[in-house]
Amino acid sequence: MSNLMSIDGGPKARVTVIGAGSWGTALALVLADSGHEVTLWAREPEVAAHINAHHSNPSYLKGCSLPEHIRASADYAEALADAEVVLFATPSHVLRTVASAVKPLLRPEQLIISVVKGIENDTYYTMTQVLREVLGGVVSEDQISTLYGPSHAEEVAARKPTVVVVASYSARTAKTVQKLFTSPMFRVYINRDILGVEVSGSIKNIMAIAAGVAEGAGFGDNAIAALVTRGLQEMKRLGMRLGASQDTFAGLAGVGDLVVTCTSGHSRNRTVGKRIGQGEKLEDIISHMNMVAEGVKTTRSVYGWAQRLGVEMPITEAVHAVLFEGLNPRDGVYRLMTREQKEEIIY
Ligand SMILES: NC(=O)c1ccc[n+]([C@@H]2O[C@H](COP(=O)([O-])OP(=O)(O)OC[C@H]3O[C@@H](n4cnc5c(N)ncnc54)[C@H](O)[C@@H]3O)[C@@H](O)[C@H]2O)c1
Ligand SMILES: O=P(O)(O)OC[C@H](O)CO
Repeated sequence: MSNLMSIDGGPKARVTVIGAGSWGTALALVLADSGHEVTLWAREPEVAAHINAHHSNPSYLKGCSLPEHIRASADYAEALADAEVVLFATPSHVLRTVASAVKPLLRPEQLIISVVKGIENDTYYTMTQVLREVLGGVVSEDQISTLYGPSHAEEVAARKPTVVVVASYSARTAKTVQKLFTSPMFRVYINRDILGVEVSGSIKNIMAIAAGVAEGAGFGDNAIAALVTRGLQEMKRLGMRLGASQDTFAGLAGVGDLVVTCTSGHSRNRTVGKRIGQGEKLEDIISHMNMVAEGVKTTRSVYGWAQRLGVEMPITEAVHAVLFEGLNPRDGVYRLMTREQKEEIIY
């Protein structure tokens, strides 16, 4: 277990954020505002150089000034040299590769935090499960936690009130991470159900694509409300089949993140869906985006996972058909509307 005296006994910790995208940068700002020493690892050397010279990251977080004591580096060894806490903020499909690359530089006493939302293709692992597997032998699972919830980077960076959850394999680690992040504009609850937090906070991106498609296709608020509500049932059905707690789906990583992602203009997943609903092709949208819309890859994972487990996930199936099987978005909605008649709650 960590002996993070700088967190437990004093105001400052040394945190390295791996990934200087919009979320990694916004969280670096939250931590730096609280006086922690933050180093941002950026994949692109020019992004690191810009952060050091201009204290901003316009490639990923436009219009935001960063505290001057945030340092950036494109070199893993330099970025991780003194870290007590290592926070992964990469896209989900590269987390395994990035974690493998930094593993030789990690130490057993470091705390590891994932803020990555997604389910790995083929393994159907959550992101802390990926970290547990890759970092095993160096870092114990008790050192690993995840921070999820309704939290668009743009609002966090503007220091607008945001409330999230931390979940960990260890109650003590969760408490330490809660303390690390808590500030007047960033409130952190603890949730003991790490699987439920990661499953719900990842599947909501599929529902956000669906909500975007509905909007882009010209449907109204009734359709969005229906997708949010039935999407929540779907998230719950898969999550509870896997052993997650029902209450988690009513919490911040569940309905909280589902609502914000399905309705916010900041959401990349909703935006991808909206453009598809307006007739654009997925490949054209993705090839011109420098930011990640996790729901696209997570749709593949969750579709396969649900099939394997025999869990009914009609919205996920419809999104999969629209994204990858060439189904017209309007036909996708028609398919959902004309399913066999059902009871709302299956007991
Ligand atoms: N942006 C948000 O508001 C937000 C909020 C909560 C959670 N998240 C989650 O955080 C994670 C990161 O999202 P983001 O918004 O910061 O992404 P982003 O699209 O803004 O940035 C992606 C980052 O990953 C890096 N990257 C891309 N390919 C890489 C590779 N092969 N190896 C290493 N790094 C690579 C990019 O250089 C960039 O720094 C995602 O899982 C996302 O769902 C994002
Ligand atoms: O912009 P999105 O769609 O990736 O959503 C970002 C966050 O997950 C919202 O909580």
